[in-house]
Amino acid sequence: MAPHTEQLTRPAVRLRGLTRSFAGRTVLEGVDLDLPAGQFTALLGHSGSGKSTLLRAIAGLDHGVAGGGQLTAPERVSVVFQDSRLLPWRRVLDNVLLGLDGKDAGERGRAALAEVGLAGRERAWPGELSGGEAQRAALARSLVREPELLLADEPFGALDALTRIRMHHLLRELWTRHRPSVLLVTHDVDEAIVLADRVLVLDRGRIGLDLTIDRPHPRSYREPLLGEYRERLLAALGVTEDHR
Ligand SMILES: Nc1ncnc2c1ncn2[C@@H]1O[C@H](COP(=O)(O)OP(=O)(O)OP(=O)(O)O)[C@@H](O)[C@H]1O
Repeated sequence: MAPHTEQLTRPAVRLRGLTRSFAGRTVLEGVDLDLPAGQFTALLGHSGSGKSTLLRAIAGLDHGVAGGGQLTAPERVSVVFQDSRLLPWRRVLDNVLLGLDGKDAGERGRAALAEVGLAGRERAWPGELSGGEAQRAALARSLVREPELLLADEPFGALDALTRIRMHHLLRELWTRHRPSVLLVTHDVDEAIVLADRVLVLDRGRIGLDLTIDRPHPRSYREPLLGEYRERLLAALGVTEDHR
């Protein structure tokens, strides 16, 4: 489906004044964030900067933030994590269908598995899948729920470099076809630039940089024009020549 302009201007997520502390230490300090419907956004930040905390708050998984800000988010939200979180005692298709009902659920599950390249693996056990295949299954489990918002917390962080590149293509392809709003947490600057149309940098409890990546897709890591975005993001992350 082609994106409609009005779809892009209506925020899917609206967050105001989110503050989160753990044991007296403030991790997020009054974060404001709008994610337009259908936008692919990446969230970068150093380890411990609060990326997962922010994602969990948007997902409604953090009960400790109650009263700490205002959040509007869509009804159908799917989350993918670094590990697939497949239940080992259920076959792949049964994992994808977990909690779904309706007489066409099985068919939708199979279609989602085919879409991520796992046709024929429906009856496999999670333990029989490679790391990349398990993450494909996790994406299928998210997709089948037709999320308006897909939250992904370093979904490719545990994969080898070649698998990661293939997964990048897959995620972008799925996004193009289904157009959920995406918030992708990553600490990989290149992953953020190649995949996202907007990159946020979380720094000292706030969104320190909000950068639009105005380049056509598919993007390649080798594209020289992406270098200027990389420089700006590395500078926002405080990575200087001495660190490289
Ligand atoms: N449930 C919790 N209890 C106590 N401290 C927590 C909890 N969750 C997060 N923190 C702390 O909040 C800070 C931010 O953690 P968070 O996991 O959000 O960072 P992150 O940017 O996602 O890091 P990484 O890139 O390493 O995953 C860390 O210092 C962490 O120890």
